[in-house]
Amino acid sequence: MVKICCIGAGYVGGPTMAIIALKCPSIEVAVVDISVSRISAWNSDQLPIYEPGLDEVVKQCRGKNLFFSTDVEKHVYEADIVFVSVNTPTKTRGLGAGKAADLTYWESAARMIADVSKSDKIVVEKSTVPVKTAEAIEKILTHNSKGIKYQILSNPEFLAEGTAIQDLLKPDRVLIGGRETSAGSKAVQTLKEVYAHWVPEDRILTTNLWSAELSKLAANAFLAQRISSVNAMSALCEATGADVSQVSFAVGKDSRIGPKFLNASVGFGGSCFQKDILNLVYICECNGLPEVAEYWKQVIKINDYQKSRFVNRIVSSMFNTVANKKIAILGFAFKKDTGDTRETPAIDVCKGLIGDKAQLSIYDPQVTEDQIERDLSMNKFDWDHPVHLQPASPSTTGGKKVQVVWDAYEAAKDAHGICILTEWDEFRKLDFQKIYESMQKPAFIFDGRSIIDVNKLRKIGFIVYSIGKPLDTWIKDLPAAA
Ligand SMILES: NC(=O)C1=CN([C@@H]2O[C@H](COP(=O)(O)OP(=O)(O)OC[C@H]3O[C@@H](n4cnc5c(N)ncnc54)[C@H](O)[C@@H]3O)[C@@H](O)[C@H]2O)C=CC1
Ligand SMILES: O=C(O)[C@H]1O[C@H](OP(=O)(O)OP(=O)(O)OC[C@H]2O[C@@H](n3ccc(=O)[nH]c3=O)[C@H](O)[C@@H]2O)[C@H](O)[C@@H](O)[C@@H]1O
Repeated sequence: MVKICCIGAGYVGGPTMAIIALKCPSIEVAVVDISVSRISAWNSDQLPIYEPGLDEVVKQCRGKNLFFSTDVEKHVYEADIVFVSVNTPTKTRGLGAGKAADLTYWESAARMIADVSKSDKIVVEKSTVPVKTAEAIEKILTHNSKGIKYQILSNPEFLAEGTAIQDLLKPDRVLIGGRETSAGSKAVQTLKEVYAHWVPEDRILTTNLWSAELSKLAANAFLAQRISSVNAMSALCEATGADVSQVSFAVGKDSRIGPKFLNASVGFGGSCFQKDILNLVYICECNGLPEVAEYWKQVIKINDYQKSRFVNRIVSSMFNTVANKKIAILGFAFKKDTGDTRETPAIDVCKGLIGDKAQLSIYDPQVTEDQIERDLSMNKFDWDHPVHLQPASPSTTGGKKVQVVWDAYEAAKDAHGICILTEWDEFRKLDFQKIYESMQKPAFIFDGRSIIDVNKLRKIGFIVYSIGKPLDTWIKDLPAAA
């Protein structure tokens, strides 16, 4: 029986391996992690991540050919194929701080593989890494090889959170990069056969190592660039009376552009877009390409601008101060159908409002109070962030200014304004008449996700701001602050 071990039981390692186990009953899959609490959760009824459809898949395979364990070394030792799916965050100190990928976790995984292996192995980069990482890994492994042969493959993951299971079951493509040698091609073929259990052959692309590594960074950069492009348009729409949803629809009808990923928003979040673009920027700079670096930096700058613009709209609409005003925050996760808050725009928006002394009442169906408090008190690294988006001092964050509640109506009760920061389906179905009646007047609503019916809410009596939509007369006459 072929044995696979995946180092890193996170958002990628867990779901990806669960699907391999589901689709390949003849393969034994072990997912290992240094985090005891994460592994215990994977072995319990309360999985460590919320992802629609994941529970069923894990329940079906766990204990049969899918195992979660903290015995990292044992499973690596036994495996034929070792996936490495550890985190690769942005470096916060030292050379390249604020941009370069921090490969500490990757390197320690590679050194551990070298230490414990007694048989030849295929080592697969699943984490998103800088181009040429495979070369560094190869060096670590071969310098400690004790005669063991390793083949390094790059097999980046393209799943999106919230739709991970569907993305894994029906991927647009699976990308496998390897060395262009006979041993390299053999390793590529071995991994291809794993995916071929359920992915049509024409969707399994094979390239050289560097193309696979760079394609992942490029794909995320292109996706994020679309959002920054439409968000830049949203500012112009507000200035001119155009409606950004109509503009996106019309633009997306061009088959060369396509309709997906053109929703204007308060900004993109998630653990990867910003981190991967910063990494790309750093690689460009290191390769003597400052103009290319500058081009990609703009994607992040517009994203920061969009969050900052949103905060300014709120403060300026509410008589230029939100001090001691209750503001309901609906949604804290970086997108719907996930409890993940990494780099969520909600952090920057909440910090901006707290910086202006607002009282926040936050509701998200999947994010815990602990997580929200941690996020709002953590010092995020501040790459080129506008001053007011930088972390507020610890005295202005913390418990007193923030209340976390378990109901949208409770959050909105007695509030002066509501901000919608995540597009949870349940927010579309709220009884806004009831909410309006429970709020202070004038009652404001700021929609950062374009999910509300602007005209209907204006009829109820709300003063409405929805990103990229024609402005309420109340707001139109105010100076555009951003
Ligand atoms: N989150 C996402 O949707 C996607 C993430 N990626 C990439 O996949 C990689 C992993 O991302 P996530 O799963 O979100 O990260 P994560 O933080 O959820 O999971 C990583 C796990 O690796 C474990 N780990 C770190 N060092 C270890 C070691 N030496 N031995 C054993 N376990 C170790 C950590 O304890 C953690 O549980 C990153 O490079 C990310 O850029 C790629 C596509 C999608
Ligand atoms: O490398 C990764 O981590 C992954 O990053 C993204 O996936 P993810 O971040 O999970 O979610 P997305 O659906 O891409 O959304 C990212 C952010 O962009 C925002 N977004 C998305 C689409 C859109 O039209 N407008 C918009 O503001 C979302 O609300 C969210 O905050 C990519 O879509 C995946 O292909 C990739 O594998």
